[in-house]
Amino acid sequence: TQTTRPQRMLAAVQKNATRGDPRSVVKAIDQFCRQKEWAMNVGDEKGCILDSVVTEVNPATVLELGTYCGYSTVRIASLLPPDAKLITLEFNPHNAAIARQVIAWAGLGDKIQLVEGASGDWIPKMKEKFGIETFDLVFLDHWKDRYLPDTKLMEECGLLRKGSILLADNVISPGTPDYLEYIRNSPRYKSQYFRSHLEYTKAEDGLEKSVFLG
Ligand SMILES: O=C(NCCc1nnc(-c2ccc3[nH]cnc3c2)[nH]1)c1cc(-c2ccc(F)cc2)cc(O)c1O
Ligand SMILES: [Mg+2]
Repeated sequence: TQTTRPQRMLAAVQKNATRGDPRSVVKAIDQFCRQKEWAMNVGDEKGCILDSVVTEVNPATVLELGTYCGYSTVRIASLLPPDAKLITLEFNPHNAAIARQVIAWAGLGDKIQLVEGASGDWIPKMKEKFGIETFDLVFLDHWKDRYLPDTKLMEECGLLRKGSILLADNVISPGTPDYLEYIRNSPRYKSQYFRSHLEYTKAEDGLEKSVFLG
């Protein structure tokens, strides 16, 4: 029976990456996507911008919306301080199953909580289910039409504090126009655009970094 692209990506990780070495997992996925099959990971170019934001924020609590196969999950978690917590939300059970194995291969299982389900259902439960007060960093990389409603939901649920950082992928390609319009015009955020390219291509894309002002 035919394998799926996430299954082929996992096979590439298990073949080419060293167990317990997150950077080799990231490298194996980037190689697979450049040489074999494109896939919607944040990728190596935008990944470097992600790395610099994570290092600068040095977050104790991180929420990632949109795990996919766990590429950015591993990339972020490999840079976190010892007791930091990363919660990542994936909607598609098959992708979640692959991501769990990628995360395990990287040896980062104890830093990462992968939750399966819809952001709209889980965001209101973050405090009670995971003992989270507020998130220091949120990486938005899920369905592009969910960025705005979920940002408003995080505000309403008191999950953002003065200084919380939102980092949004794909604000140009595929694009999140309603989110950009809101976040760039809201007096409650200070935003900055990091111009880059759609993963593994020459098309324009970028990351929007926004600080919640409270
Ligand atoms: O759709 C994307 N990413 C979303 C995956 C996801 N993984 N999990 C979710 C989730 C998680 C909880 C949710 N709760 C409610 N919806 C949810 C959706 N969404 C995506 C697409 C592209 C892309 C660009 C150009 C093209 F020609 C085709 C594709 C590039 C990217 O970098 C992406 O991130
Ligand atoms: Mg993305």
